[in-house]
Amino acid sequence: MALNSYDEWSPLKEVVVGSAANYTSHERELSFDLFFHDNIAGDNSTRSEWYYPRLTVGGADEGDTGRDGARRGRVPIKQRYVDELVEDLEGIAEALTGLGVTVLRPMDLDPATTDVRTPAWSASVVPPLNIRDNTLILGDEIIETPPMIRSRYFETQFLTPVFQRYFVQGARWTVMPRPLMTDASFDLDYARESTIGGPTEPIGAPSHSPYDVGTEMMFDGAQVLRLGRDLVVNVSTTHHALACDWLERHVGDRYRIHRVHRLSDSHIDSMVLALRPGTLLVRSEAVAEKLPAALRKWDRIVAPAPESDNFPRYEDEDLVLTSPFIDLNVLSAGPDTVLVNEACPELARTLEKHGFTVVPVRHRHRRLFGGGFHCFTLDTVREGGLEDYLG
Ligand SMILES: N[C@@H](Cc1ccc(O)cc1)C(=O)O
Ligand SMILES: NC(=[NH2+])NCCC[C@H](N)C(=O)O
Repeated sequence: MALNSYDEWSPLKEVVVGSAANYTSHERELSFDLFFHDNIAGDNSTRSEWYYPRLTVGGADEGDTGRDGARRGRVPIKQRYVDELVEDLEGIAEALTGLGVTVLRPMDLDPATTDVRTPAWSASVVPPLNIRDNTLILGDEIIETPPMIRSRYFETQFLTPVFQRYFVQGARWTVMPRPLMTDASFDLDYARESTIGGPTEPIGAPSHSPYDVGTEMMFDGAQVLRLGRDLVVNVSTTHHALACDWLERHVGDRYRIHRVHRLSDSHIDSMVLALRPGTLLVRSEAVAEKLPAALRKWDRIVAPAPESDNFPRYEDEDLVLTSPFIDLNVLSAGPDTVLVNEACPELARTLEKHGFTVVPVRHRHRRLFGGGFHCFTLDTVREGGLEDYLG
């Protein structure tokens, strides 16, 4: 089928489901620490100290601490969690197939590949799991976005067979400018403004590189909420602002872009999701204040507050990457059908009360691997078109 994905809810025909094969570790280095640093976690009702276990015990086994006292090096991930994640991903793919959706997969990470390397740096590689992040599908166009984490620099290459196929069938295929991504490329002030903690405080001191060019464009597809011809784009840093300028120049004649200022640190999809025209799923009522006026008129379903016992218990050395709100990161298979984590019966009941059919799917380690069903998928073919839902 030809690439056609303009919104988050219309009947889903084809989807890519991420791969976790050969996930072994996270590398603690400047770009990783900055990305997972949490400044904004919603309003007072959703901010909480129990988000992330404090890093009393560091998991890093190499390099240990940098000169700034920040942890450095590879934090191993237990094989059991990776195996369970691979199993859950199969379950997600099967659930989607069962709904009549064609499921595509990226290439797996080859275990012999250990690092990514550019002229300026190298970092350990991670598999193409949260594939929502590094690609933005806008209608008939694939846009590979400029990564914020070094380990993920070439992640979209695992999707090349998928993208090539859509290209042959007529899709546009664009790669946004790639950052040199030295330490000097990052806006460190953002992380130093404030923090509610997060898995990675404190942020390291930057090193000098012959490739320093100053602040660069960095941005993830997951910062965009797609509503037909309207795009809501979360902009929190100078990196995002540059990328949004690029997006406006590139697609501004086809789409209306609404910038929202610091709705979240980066990704928008654990703050607000569009479930059907006229209905949003939000983390809290306060989200509405930041939304464009036309979208504030839509109904809002506030996700029930997560309880800590929804999650597996982890050890101090297991790095927890997401907030407990990650389960509101659902995937719509259609305007009335939603994939919901089976660990969240309260969310399922809330959605059912609003007339949705809920498909419960198992996904245990979303907090360790940074994503729910929306993050792990890339919806490439849906029925909807370039429509005006806000008019
Ligand atoms: N603070 C970020 C951290 C994060 C981003 C992406 C992830 O996959 C996981 C965590 C969030 O709110 O978006
Ligand atoms: N597309 C994604 N990877 N989204 C993940 C967002 C997770 C968000 N930081 C949270 O903790 O809730």
